[in-house]
Parts: sequence; structure tokens; C-alpha cells
Amino acid sequence: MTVTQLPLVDFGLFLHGSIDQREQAAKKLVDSEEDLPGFKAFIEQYFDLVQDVSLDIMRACEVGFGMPENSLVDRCIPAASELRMLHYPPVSLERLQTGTIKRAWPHTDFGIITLLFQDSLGGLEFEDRNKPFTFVPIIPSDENELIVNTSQTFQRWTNGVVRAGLHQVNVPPHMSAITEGYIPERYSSVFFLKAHREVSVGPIEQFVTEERPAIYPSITALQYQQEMTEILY
Ligand SMILES: O=C(O)CCC(=O)C(=O)O
Ligand SMILES: [Fe+2]
Repeated sequence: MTVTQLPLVDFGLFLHGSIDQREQAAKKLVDSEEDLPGFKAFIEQYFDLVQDVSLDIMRACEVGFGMPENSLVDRCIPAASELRMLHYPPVSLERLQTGTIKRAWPHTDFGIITLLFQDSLGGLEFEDRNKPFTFVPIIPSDENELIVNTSQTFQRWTNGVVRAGLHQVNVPPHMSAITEGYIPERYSSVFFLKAHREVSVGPIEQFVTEERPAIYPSITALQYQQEMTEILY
């Protein structure tokens, strides 16, 4: 397997780390052959593997939508995807109960799809679309379980036909009745499949009809990424 592009590795403390701290931590890990021999090679191989898996999912979506072969896949090459390795430090339940902090607030991701592994603690929750703003925990059953989440670019390409999944990271379900003490640290690995930077993230022709006119503008993936990064960070 060839390494085509150096992945972005965000190894920051999700709750307390500033953007600078996160970037420094990521750089340190990427450069740290001495401290963590083999880590960089492992991460690059892992990046290529999840990129390949996500392109297979794109191929399946092309078949599902009756789209010409490679019409989605070609929009993802060369890869502009991102890999994020997250560490959530232990956090006190009292602090969480104030309602001012959360492990991750409800959001949708802005790539095409997200491939996510969570550890055995759990905490990831998705919105139940039948009951807006109520969330259903994704109970970890197996550390090898891959969670696939649709994201904003897919919603835009399909002109709103496929909707991005709203999700958050909350107190793990088995601890929800506990009011004192700490919830343990948590790790997750999150891969965001992103479109090639020059590709439009506006609706693909097939999803635009007279009854369903384009509801999103045709801007490039790079412009969209920059807009979203400014809003979020
Ligand atoms: O840590 C998780 O399970 C979710 C992280 C997440 O939603 C994100 O990084 O966008
Ligand atoms: Fe997310």
C-alpha cells in the first residue's frame, strides 16, 4: 500500500486543549519516531486503509443511487481526508451536570462520510430523527466495530436526499444514573472522508430536478472547508 498524502493527526485533549496545543501535540506525535517508534508508519498505513474502505462505501453508494461508476469515487481523489485520534480526559460528573461542558456538543461532520472507532467506554450518541434533538447511545459491542456516519458534503451532493447525522459525545449510558465522581478517559479514532479540494460540494446533477431545485450553492470543497473551519474554530 502506498502512502499518498500525510494525514492530519489531531491528538489534542478534546476538552481542554487549545488549537495551538492540539497542533503541537499532533506535530510531536507525527515527528516522534524516537518516543513512539513505528507510530507514524502505523498511522499512515491506517489512513490508507480507512481511505480505501471509505471509497468502497462510495462505490456501494454509486450502485445504490444508480450513478455512473466512479462518479463519487473520482470526486475523492486525490484524498483530502483527515484522521483525528481523540483522547478525552477524565471529567467530573458534577462539571458535566452544570450543562456548560460536554465531551462533544451536538454537531454534524462536514466531510462526505465519517468512519469512527470508539473504545469500550462508549458515549457516542446519534439523533433519533423521529424525535428531533433526542439522542440514542451507540453502545460499544466490540472494539472492532466501525461506525459509519453520513456528513454534510454527502447531504450537499445529494441535494438533501441523504441527511448528515447529528451526533454528540455524552456520559456513557451505563453511568447515566451516577451523579458523583469522574467518568474515565475515553479514546476514539475518527476518519473524515473529504472530497478532492477542487471538486464542487454543490448538488450533483442527478439530484437536481424541477421539483427539487438545488438547495446548496456550488462552491469548491476547499472553500467549504475554509468556511466551516472559520465558523467552528
Ligand atoms: O469521539 C467520538 O466518538 C466522536 C468525535 C466526533 O464526533 C468528531 O470528531 O467529529
Ligand atoms: Fe463528529
